[in-house]
Amino acid sequence: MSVLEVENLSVDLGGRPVLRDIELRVDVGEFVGLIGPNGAGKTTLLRSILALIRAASGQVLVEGRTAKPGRSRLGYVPQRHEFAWDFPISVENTVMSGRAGRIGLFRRPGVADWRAATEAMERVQIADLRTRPVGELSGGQRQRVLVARALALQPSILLLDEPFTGLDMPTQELLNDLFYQLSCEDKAVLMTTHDLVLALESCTRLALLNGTIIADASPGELEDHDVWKRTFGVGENSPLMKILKVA
Ligand SMILES: Nc1ncnc2c1ncn2[C@@H]1O[C@H](COP(=O)(O)OP(=O)(O)OP(=O)(O)O)[C@@H](O)[C@H]1O
Repeated sequence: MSVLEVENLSVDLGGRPVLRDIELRVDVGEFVGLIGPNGAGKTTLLRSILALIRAASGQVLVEGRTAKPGRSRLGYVPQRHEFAWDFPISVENTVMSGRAGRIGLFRRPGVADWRAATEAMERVQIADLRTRPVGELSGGQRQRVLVARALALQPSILLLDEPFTGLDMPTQELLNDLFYQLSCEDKAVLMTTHDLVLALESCTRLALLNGTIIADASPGELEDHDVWKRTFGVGENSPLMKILKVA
């Protein structure tokens, strides 16, 4: 079943076309890597899926319905620098804020909300940090908080924007294993990353993006170097091609 359907989506920003005719479906059980160079439109696509950006044309369906900010079961992990870390709030309340759309305005979290938040913190191994102010955390701990905040919503699909940037190897492995496991648990994962080695190894499917989707297939099926060259605008001698030959 498709959790996410992006149909014929085009987006303009600042009067310029950024995305054109995007067609992308993500099914339950898939771990999809969204790959492309800087400025390709990866974040714009995630924000369009979240309905935070208005499309010029096309539509986004989540579980068969038009995506609505805060309403759809979309767990979003933004790039770490986009979050207001100096806001005086504890880890557990930050994680709980991921459920705000479900809890509703002016309501206090109930037992089920605290259970979901606690499970989310346990999955990324930050339960011991729950009372700490988020501003005191390291970069890797902050990344885990953002993942727990997205998981607290109990999403059907997780949207991850560069989740591995600046992380040490053990934290990368922990999160990468978790994302893979989530895709095996009736969820779907869509992740942007510049880590091609990791994406080639871990993702079940890769969508190559540069303004539009240039190729969309399993890593094993993306043997045609031309699609990679077109996506990244590089030649045969690029280090990127060496990674592909080894992989
Ligand atoms: N608010 C905005 N107004 C105008 N143009 C924008 C805006 N936000 C992004 N853009 C432009 O849209 C294009 C796509 O940006 P986006 O951040 O989606 O790329 P990206 O693939 O996520 O890049 P990176 O890998 O560097 O994070 C870029 O050319 C960027 O300058």
